[in-house]
Amino acid sequence: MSRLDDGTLSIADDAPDAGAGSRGAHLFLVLESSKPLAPPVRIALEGMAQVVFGRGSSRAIGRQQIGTPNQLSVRMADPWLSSTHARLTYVLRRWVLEDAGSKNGCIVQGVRKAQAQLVDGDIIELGYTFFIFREDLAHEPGDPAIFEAPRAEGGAAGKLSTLIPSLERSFTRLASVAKSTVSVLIEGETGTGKEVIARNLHEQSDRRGDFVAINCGALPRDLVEGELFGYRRGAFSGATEDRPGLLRSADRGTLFLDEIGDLPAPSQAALLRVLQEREVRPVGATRPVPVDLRVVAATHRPLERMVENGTFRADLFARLAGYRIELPPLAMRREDLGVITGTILRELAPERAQSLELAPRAARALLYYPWPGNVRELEKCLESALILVGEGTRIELEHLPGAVQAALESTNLLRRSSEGNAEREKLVTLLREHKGNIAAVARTMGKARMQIQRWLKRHQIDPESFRK
Ligand SMILES: Nc1ncnc2c1ncn2[C@@H]1O[C@H](COP(=O)(O)OP(=O)(O)OP(=O)(O)O)[C@@H](O)[C@H]1O
Repeated sequence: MSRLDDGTLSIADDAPDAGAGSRGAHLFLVLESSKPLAPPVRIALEGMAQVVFGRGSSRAIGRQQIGTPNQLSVRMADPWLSSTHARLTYVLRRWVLEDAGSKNGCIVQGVRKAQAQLVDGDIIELGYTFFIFREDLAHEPGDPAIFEAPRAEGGAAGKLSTLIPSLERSFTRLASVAKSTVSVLIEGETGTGKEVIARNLHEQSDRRGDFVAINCGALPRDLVEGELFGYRRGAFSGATEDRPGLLRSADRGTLFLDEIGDLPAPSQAALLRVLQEREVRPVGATRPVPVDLRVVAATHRPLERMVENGTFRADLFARLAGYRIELPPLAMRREDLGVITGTILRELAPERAQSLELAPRAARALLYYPWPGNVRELEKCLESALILVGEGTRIELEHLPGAVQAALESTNLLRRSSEGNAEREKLVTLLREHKGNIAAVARTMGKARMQIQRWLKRHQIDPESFRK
């Protein structure tokens, strides 16, 4: 990034220390609706007194060298921003956003505000730019104070771009795990990108064999073992020829066992034997065949709980879970919505991605929609939007699926947001008071614990962050 006219330093040449603590407030520049491919940015607020937002000739984020110490300047080439648009100030241990007399105002959780005390997860709109505030995010002291998402490359590697420090660390660790033969268990809801991770592990592994993906839930129950381990001709009626089976086709490659929680009990035992002995015995064969497998398993089911209640073998679980990675649902990593949208647009429309833009209302809908189908649903949503846009370059709200549009019906959003904000602020206040003790919050509010847990999920509040 370039140096600003007023002497502010750029991202590249100014990265003050994030501070000593391992948790702290962060601001994410999630998405510029008029430039959805512009790289999103994470800003650590620790040690800062104030952030000043305004219009600049190009984007530049950095510490102010003159004037107030510990002041950060966020300049965007956004025509809807005023030259000094808003200030975010640390007052009495809270971050307060204040409109600095802007023409187009500041919107927090869908509501125009002259002043707002920010709470964890707040979505802030300044001009056409969307930010998310995180009050208490885990990070490492060595993390850069200002971090710009690396430009997504093509292929599976580009899909490992994230602004979330803990996820970034998990993804970085994958590179070294990939080179080993340790088995990997990937947990996450459907569509969160588990197969993307598995493919990435294979790509980074230098294993020369194939990547073979098996959906354990889709194997016909009575044919599981034949499909997996192969069979000899005549082993059963219909076995008219020798078949090597899926496991052997992954020899010297990577075996991706998707939906491993759906594997029937007898096949769990047989698979365990293969992993222990590193050999496969095809159905009807007298002698086993050696195999060199690297196993990556994935599940959307709570495998550990299945072990506890006896529906999944503990010894197989231990074999599979050499290294575990959990992919959060998209609604829990909204900070990455811009990163992921950029990757998807580049992949779906490589030639015209640079010229695409999102109408602010469309961007707002993407940010508020809960994405039950996770990244896959976002991908489908953008795919259909691009078809509807046709030769055009601007994705309008009307180009998005009805359910996504409904996240925004403006009056609804405004009403819901102000009610929702009150609910959320109350929760945050009580969590602070009770140091994250959900039972105590439930008692004070006269509600069931489960209800509080539902609200925490809805508002994406992590009670852990209050338990310091
Ligand atoms: N970070 C990302 N950026 C862009 N696209 C992504 C990302 N993560 C996942 N995708 C895309 O989302 C879709 C779903 O991903 P994937 O199949 O890996 O999910 P999954 O968790 O394995 O789903 P399931 O549990 O249903 O098998 C794929 O088309 C994938 O390319």
